[in-house]
Amino acid sequence: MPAWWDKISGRSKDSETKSVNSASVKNKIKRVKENGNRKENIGKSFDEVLLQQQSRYSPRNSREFREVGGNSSGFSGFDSASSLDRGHPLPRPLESPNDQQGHVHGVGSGSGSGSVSSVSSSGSSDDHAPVTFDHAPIRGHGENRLSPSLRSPGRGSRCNTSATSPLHVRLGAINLDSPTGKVEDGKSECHRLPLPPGSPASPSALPTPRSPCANSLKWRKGRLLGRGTFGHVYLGFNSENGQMCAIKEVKVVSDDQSSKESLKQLNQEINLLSQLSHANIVQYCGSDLVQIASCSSMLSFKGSPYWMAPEVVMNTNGYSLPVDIWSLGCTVLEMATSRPPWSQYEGVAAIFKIGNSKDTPEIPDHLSADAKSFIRLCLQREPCARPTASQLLSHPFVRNQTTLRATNVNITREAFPRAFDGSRTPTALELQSSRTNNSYFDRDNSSRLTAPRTLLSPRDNARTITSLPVSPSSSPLRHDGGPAYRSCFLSPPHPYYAFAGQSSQNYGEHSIFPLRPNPRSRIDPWLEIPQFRAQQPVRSPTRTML
Ligand SMILES: Nc1ncnc2c1ncn2[C@@H]1O[C@H](COP(=O)(O)OP(=O)(O)OP(=O)(O)O)[C@@H](O)[C@H]1O
Repeated sequence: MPAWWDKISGRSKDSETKSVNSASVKNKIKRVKENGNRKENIGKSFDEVLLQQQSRYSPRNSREFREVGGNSSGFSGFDSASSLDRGHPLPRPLESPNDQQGHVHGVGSGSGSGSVSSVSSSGSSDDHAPVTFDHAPIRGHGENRLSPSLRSPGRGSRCNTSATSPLHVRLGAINLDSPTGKVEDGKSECHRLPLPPGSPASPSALPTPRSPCANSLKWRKGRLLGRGTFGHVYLGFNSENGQMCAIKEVKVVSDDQSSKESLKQLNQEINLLSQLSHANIVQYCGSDLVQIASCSSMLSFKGSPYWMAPEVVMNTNGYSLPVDIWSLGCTVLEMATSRPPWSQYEGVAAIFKIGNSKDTPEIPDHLSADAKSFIRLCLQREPCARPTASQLLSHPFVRNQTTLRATNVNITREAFPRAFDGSRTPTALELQSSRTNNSYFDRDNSSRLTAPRTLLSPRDNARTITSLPVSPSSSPLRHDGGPAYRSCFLSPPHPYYAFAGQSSQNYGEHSIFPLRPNPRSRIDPWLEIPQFRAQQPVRSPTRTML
């Protein structure tokens, strides 16, 4: 059975009665009553509604409802035929980088029941990411079939599909005697499900992206019903009308090959299901794709204070990827100064400063114009003003690093003179090994300083070496000569020492400040003016998760 295929297919006697007597007064009265019940549900919690429904309906219906969790039955206690919304086929994953972490939700509904299966796709690892659902109208079933001539203008572009798509009912029973297909109150309408994406008859294969917020407010994800190959199926609850459904959520990443394959198969199944209408087949309602990287906002207040973006602290409208750009700016600044921004403030004071002031972190003058520009771009209070990661990759501060790699090899040779055999640079493994043996810093045991003679290609060397300057713990201000300095896992020394012609033997001595400028330091992208000022060692702020 395909993954998109819903499991609920049973109909209660009530639903069968409605199908046979769709135009009867009795049926209309029942629908009005059930709609009234849904209104009662509005504003109630999910569990409250479940309890209410289970106690209200007959023992048979209550049992059937509970069996939904047992993967075998339908939502007989709920009349899906009065579903208010409509669905649409699963859209294609968007290609923009911002869409790489989106959710795709497909929603289906069981005929004669409140079952909805949904598909979602996402690159997010967060199973509780905001979920949006586009709930399709429930298709008429049994004798209550629609005339092909019945149409409604629909709501929005996705609804404007050709006449070849299946027809569905909105708001209650269809009056088959009416040429318009509308019920007497004039509020109900029928419309067609949109065609699958890519269909030649569909004028708009890709639906207009929508804000997930409205839908996610309407649809609430309930407990997990089961897991399939492609995704998880949850109980769904429409907080506006009280309707229950089954929602399948599938996560995909747009640039992931297996996700693309999953999405392709899901679209095929959606295509098939959207054309099926049978009393024993759970009805597909629709699907939705949800934009996580670009649209969703996180609301949790988590982070390490000094690196937290203002919007995380303020946390009014949520936040998204730009918070990482802010943190990157903080980290780069920390690499240059050995301290993150606002480190002069204690935790809560720093958070207050970040969130409530209009200040931006101070950027030292001695940094190069490129470095200053890079940091300034990252540390803009307005999230939208910050560049994306890919834009930053084109920044001269990053681009110029590439040309410096070869030079860095030489710099590192000077920084690690005792670990070199004269012809090559040490590997990361060698460096760690020598540190693990505590021999690299052991001035009294020079016989243990010889590194293994495993040769690396120049490219490997460059990759290894260029990673060295980024370690914050290699900062001169962090080497206090104490026991921690001699621990096994310290980062390699900062190349600034090499600029000043210092050897590793001097690392533990603060007397090396101020460092003597070295002409070679001009090539460093960090520094505009190769001047070093003596600084007092400071205690580095601790990164604490709130
Ligand atoms: N409409 C539904 N009502 C109640 N439970 C459902 C419904 N649809 C699916 N489930 C539950 O969710 C589970 C997963 O369903 P899904 O359709 O994703 O996968 P599957 O068809 O069981 O397996 P596969 O994806 O490998 O074909 C089912 O086994 C079932 O337990």
